[in-house]
Amino acid sequence: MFDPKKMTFYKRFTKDILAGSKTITIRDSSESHYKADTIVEVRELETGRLFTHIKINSVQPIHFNELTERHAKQENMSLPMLQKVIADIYPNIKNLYVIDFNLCPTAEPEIV
Ligand SMILES: CC(=O)Nc1ccn([C@@H]2O[C@H](CO)[C@@H](O)[C@H]2O)c(=O)n1
Repeated sequence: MFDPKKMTFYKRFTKDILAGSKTITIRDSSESHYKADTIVEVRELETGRLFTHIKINSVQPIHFNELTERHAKQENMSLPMLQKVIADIYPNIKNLYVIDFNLCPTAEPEIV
């Protein structure tokens, strides 16, 4: 079941997220129910490893055809690359959500 305090990413994005070069993610409606100003635990999908926390800044609906270079930049990719990644993960889904986040390292259990 969807848990608004948890999110997973494919392992191949871990490095960009921790470097702060990936600051949005684009999800379908089933994963759109995150709330601004909440802190979310972030794990790798393949390994289950908890690798950071993020703070949700905003969740905004977007149509696949409205994706721009600006979104791609926030994903640390080119626009054609982003379109391909999304088409692979969400084939035939056009109504999506941009989830904007900040790294929130102070929430790490090692530090707190
Ligand atoms: C693991 C899981 O449950 N789902 C997803 C869904 C999406 N994404 C990434 O968000 C961006 C836009 O979709 C791209 O960078 C995607 O690769 C992800 O890492 N994991």
